[in-house]
Amino acid sequence: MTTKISIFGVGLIGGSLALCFKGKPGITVVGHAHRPESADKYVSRGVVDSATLSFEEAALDSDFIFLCVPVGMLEGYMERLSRLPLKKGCIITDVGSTKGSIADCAQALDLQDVHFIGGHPMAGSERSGVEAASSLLFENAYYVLTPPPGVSEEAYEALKALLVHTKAQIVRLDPHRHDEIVGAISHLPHIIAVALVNQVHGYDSEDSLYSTLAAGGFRDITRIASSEPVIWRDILLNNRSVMLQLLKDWNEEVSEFVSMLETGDGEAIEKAFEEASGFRNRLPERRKGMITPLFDLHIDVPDHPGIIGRIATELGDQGINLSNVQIIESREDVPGIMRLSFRQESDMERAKELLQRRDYTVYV
Ligand SMILES: NC(=O)c1ccc[n+]([C@@H]2O[C@H](COP(=O)([O-])OP(=O)(O)OC[C@H]3O[C@@H](n4cnc5c(N)ncnc54)[C@H](O)[C@@H]3O)[C@@H](O)[C@H]2O)c1
Ligand SMILES: O=C(O)C(=O)C[C@]1(C(=O)O)C=C[C@@H](O)C=C1
Repeated sequence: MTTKISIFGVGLIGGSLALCFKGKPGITVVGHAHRPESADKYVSRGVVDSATLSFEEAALDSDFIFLCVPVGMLEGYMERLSRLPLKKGCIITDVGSTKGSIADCAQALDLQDVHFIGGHPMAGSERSGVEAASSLLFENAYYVLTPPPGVSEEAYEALKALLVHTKAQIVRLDPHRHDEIVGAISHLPHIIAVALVNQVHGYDSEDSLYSTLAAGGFRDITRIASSEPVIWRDILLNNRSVMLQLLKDWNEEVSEFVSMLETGDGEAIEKAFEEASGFRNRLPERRKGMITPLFDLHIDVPDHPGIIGRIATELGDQGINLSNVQIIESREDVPGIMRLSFRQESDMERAKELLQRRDYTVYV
C-alpha cells in the first residue's frame, strides 16, 4: 500500500520536505502548485513524483498533508480542506513559523475523522523557493510539533515516524508557548537585522564607504535581513502581540546602552558583553546538515595542561581534519570530557580508532 504525501507550497521548506520523503519505500509525493510553470518545475527538478494545479486532486486520498505556504494563507487552506471528503485518518500538518493561530483555527473547525497537528522545523535560510530546497536542511535541527489537547496519540506517533526521514529531532510544545519562544529567538532577530541594515543603508553615501567596509560583524548579524519579505510580513503580523512586547523589552535593552554611554560606564559595558558571551557560549552546538555537518566524539581526558595540543597534534600528524575542540567538564578531582568535532564521518572514525589505540575512553 502506498502512502500519499501532499505538499502544498513546494518552496524552500515544502521542497526540502518533499526531497526528504521522495524515493523512500512505499511513499509517493504530490506537489500542489498555483501556477502551471511551477508544477512543471517541481517535477523536472525531481522534487516531487507528480504535481497538480488542482487543490482537490492533491488533497483527496492523501495520508499526510503538509501546508508549506506563507503563514497568512494557512487558515484559508485549513478551511478549504475541512470542506473536502478527505481520507479517513488523514494527518494534516503545517510548517508555519507561528503556531498559535493555526492551532486555534484547526480546533474551531472541529475536524471529523482527520487530525491536525501543527509543526515547525527550526531550520531554514534567507533563500526561498524550490531552488533553495535541500534534503539536508533539517538534519540534526529541532522540529517542533504542537499537537492539540486530546490528539490521537496514534496520529502523533505516525507523524513522528514519517518525520524520521528529515533526520530532525522532534520537540513537543504548546503552540502559544512556541510563539513566545520563537518570537524571541527567531522573529525579533529578523526585525533587528532588517532595522540595522536599513539604518546603515541610510548612512551609505555616494562613495559607498559604509557598504565597502562592512566586514564580518555586519555580515554575521545581518544575513537574515535578506529573507523573503512576504514570508516575514506574515510571520510578524501573525505574532503581533508577542512581537510588540518583545520590542518594548528590546527598547529597554537599547536604553540601557544609551545610559551606559551617556555616563561613560565602562564597567557596565564590559559586564554586558561578559553576560552575553557567557549565555551564547553555552548554546548547544548546532549540527546542521546543510551548513555545518559535524560528527562528534567525546573522550575522557585527565586534567592537565597541554592535553588539547597533544591530541590535536596526534590527529594532525595522521592527516585527520579536526573542526572543533571543546572541554565540556574540567575539575581538579575528576577527568574532563573533551568534545572533538569533525566535518567528515571518516575523519571521526579514524580519530576514534587512533584514540582507542592510545587507551583513551571514547564515546560517539
Ligand atoms: N524560511 C525559513 O527559514 C522557514 C523556516 C521554517 C518554517 N518556515 C515557514 O515555512 C512556510 C514556507 O516558507 P518558505 O521559506 O518555504 O517560503 P518559500 O517562499 O520558499 O515557499 C513558499 C511556497 O508557497 C507558495 N505560495 C506563495 N504564495 C502563494 C499563493 N498566493 N498561492 C499559493 N501558493 C503560494 C510558493 O509558490 C512556494 O511554493 C512559511 O509558513 C514559513 O513561515 C520558513
Ligand atoms: O537560518 C535562517 O536563515 C533562518 O532564518 C531560520 C529560522 C530562524 O530564525 O532560525 C527562520 C525562520 C524559521 O521559522 C525557523 C528558522
